[in-house]
Amino acid sequence: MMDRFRLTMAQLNPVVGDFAANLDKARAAHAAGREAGADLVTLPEMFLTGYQTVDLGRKPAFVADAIERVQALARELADGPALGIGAPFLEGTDLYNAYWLLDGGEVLAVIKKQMLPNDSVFDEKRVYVPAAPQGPVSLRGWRVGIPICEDSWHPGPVETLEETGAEFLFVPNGSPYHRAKHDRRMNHMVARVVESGLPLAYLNMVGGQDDQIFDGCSFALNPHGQLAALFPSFDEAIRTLEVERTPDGARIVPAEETRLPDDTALDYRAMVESVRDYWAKTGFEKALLGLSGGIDSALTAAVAADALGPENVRCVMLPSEYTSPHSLEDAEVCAKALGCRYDYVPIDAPREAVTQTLAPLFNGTSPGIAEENIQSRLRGLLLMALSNKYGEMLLTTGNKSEVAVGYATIYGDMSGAYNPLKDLYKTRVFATSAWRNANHDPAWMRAPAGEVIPQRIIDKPPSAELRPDQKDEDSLPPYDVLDGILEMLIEGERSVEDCVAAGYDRDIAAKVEHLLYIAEYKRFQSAPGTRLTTRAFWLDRRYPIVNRWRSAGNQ
Ligand SMILES: Nc1ncnc2c1ncn2[C@@H]1O[C@H](COP(=O)(O)OP(=O)(O)OC[C@H]2O[C@@H]([n+]3cccc(C(=O)O)c3)[C@H](O)[C@@H]2O)[C@@H](O)[C@H]1O
Ligand SMILES: Nc1ncnc2c1ncn2[C@@H]1O[C@H](COP(=O)(O)OP(=O)(O)OP(=O)(O)O)[C@@H](O)[C@H]1O
Ligand SMILES: NC(=O)CC[C@H](N)C(=O)O
Repeated sequence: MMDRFRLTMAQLNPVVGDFAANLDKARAAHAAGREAGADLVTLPEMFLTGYQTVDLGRKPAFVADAIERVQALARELADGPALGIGAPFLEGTDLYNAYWLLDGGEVLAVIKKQMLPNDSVFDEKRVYVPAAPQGPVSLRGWRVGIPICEDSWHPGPVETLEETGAEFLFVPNGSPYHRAKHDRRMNHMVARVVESGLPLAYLNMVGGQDDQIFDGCSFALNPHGQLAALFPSFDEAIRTLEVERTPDGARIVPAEETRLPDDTALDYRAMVESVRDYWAKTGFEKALLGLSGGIDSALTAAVAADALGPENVRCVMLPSEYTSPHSLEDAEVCAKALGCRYDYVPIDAPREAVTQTLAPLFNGTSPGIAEENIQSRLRGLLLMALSNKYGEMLLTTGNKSEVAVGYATIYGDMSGAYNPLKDLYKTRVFATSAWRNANHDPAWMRAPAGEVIPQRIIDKPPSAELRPDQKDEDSLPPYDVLDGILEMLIEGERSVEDCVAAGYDRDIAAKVEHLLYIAEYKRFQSAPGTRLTTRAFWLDRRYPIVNRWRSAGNQ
């Protein structure tokens, strides 16, 4: 019996529905594992199909195609290490989220997921059937316990594996990023190794899928919770771990550890990678955005230039009569510092044409929001014309504070394909911009280092510049107050009364709650964006559009 087991873990980036490309990555990982003398090469949860497939994963032809391909892969990989790959499994009409072990030209085992996550961004109970408890798999003289992702977040499945003789645990995951997620995973996994006394290797995927971004950060733990390996965040990596038998049981030989960046750095990277993958995986190379001289569009431009390369990002200033000279200067300096193309497209003439066209209908009314929003909608129209002409996908720029209270124009500045700032509160937009000016990693940032967001943009009071001397604070509470209340209402699901108890003004908190609820229709029609928190708009927080309930009582 061998006293050493070599486990190659492939932290890779699949594409949902691209079986051929995912299989090519699986073959390359298998070859790398063979080179490293591996006994088992592992890929993440549902790697063959990509993750999450949502309702696509329920389509019979999709399931049949995936199963045929994994069976063909088993026949193809007759030599070398065993291969573990996540793919669906069908038993009669019961569909499982499964992990296939292929060895010696055959399917050695199919492990089925028991605990189906059904909260936050997950709806797995809609798609899969939960499996019964299972024991470990015998592979190359070792007893390997394989709980699939959520299975390892609960004590039961690992307890069964330990009681039925597992020597170590390998956990394949599709675990999407949110702030502080690594600590959360670590807490669950440390609990499992302490309870079971077994070492554990945790493999996550990387890459963006719509709103979700998988951050990798795979790791290994020994029984008392000592870290034995930590893979990089967000980068693909294939590394081999050694498990050895000792008088005290199996242990993972300590291997390379990568330093984990701080929250601001991880959030920024999450936004960059989700833009990069959204573009690449939908077949686009180029992007454009309206660059106003304000901080939201400046940070969005930096994210896009880092993700796609500055040569692929067009920044367009579309001034109106209310655009200040410093906005014009700041936008140009920002675009130049990022190395992006800068276009100048005044909207006065089309605005005048629209005003004249509407004059007979608007006759006798006073100018207000309708007239102001025409500027925003003309910008959307002109930016989408450029998008159609040059195949550049439009970025939209609203931060989480604005998206929460509906401080944006529907079919205007809300036009766009993807919004990297959608889950980033305005107070964090300032901090993240300052962070980007002070930090640069050429390994994944394609725009230059240095002050790419002019300090004046960070320092000045935010303004939509839709009327003379407009400031965001004319309509909204100061952003530190607004964000504090929003975090309580959204992340904390607290009431106006709770906000008052925390020191906020009752009228302001009630107004913010009202704005949050009446803006649901805008969010329903808004672009997807990078998920950074556990309460991102769309899947984490699903509210009705028509809703008259207010926590402080209905008016
Ligand atoms: N429940 C509902 N379901 C479906 N649609 C609903 C609706 N309630 C209103 N609506 C529709 O929505 C319209 C009102 O929404 P909308 O047209 O967006 O207009 P509105 O929200 O009134 O105005 C946009 C606000 O965003 C601010 N802002 C901030 C930052 C940047 C920008 C910018 O544009 O650059 C704008 C701007 O100063 C203003 O306060 C109504 O006229 C109605 O058609
Ligand atoms: N003059 C402009 N030229 C180009 N785009 C504009 C202009 N004004 C507004 N926009 C677009 O509309 C978006 C919404 O404007 P908004 O004022 O909310 O954001 P911002 O100007 O980037 O930041 P801030 O709110 O801090 O001023 C901008 O991010 C930008 O994409
Ligand atoms: N794919 C899963 O089972 C993921 C659920 C798990 N709780 C996570 O987010 O890591």
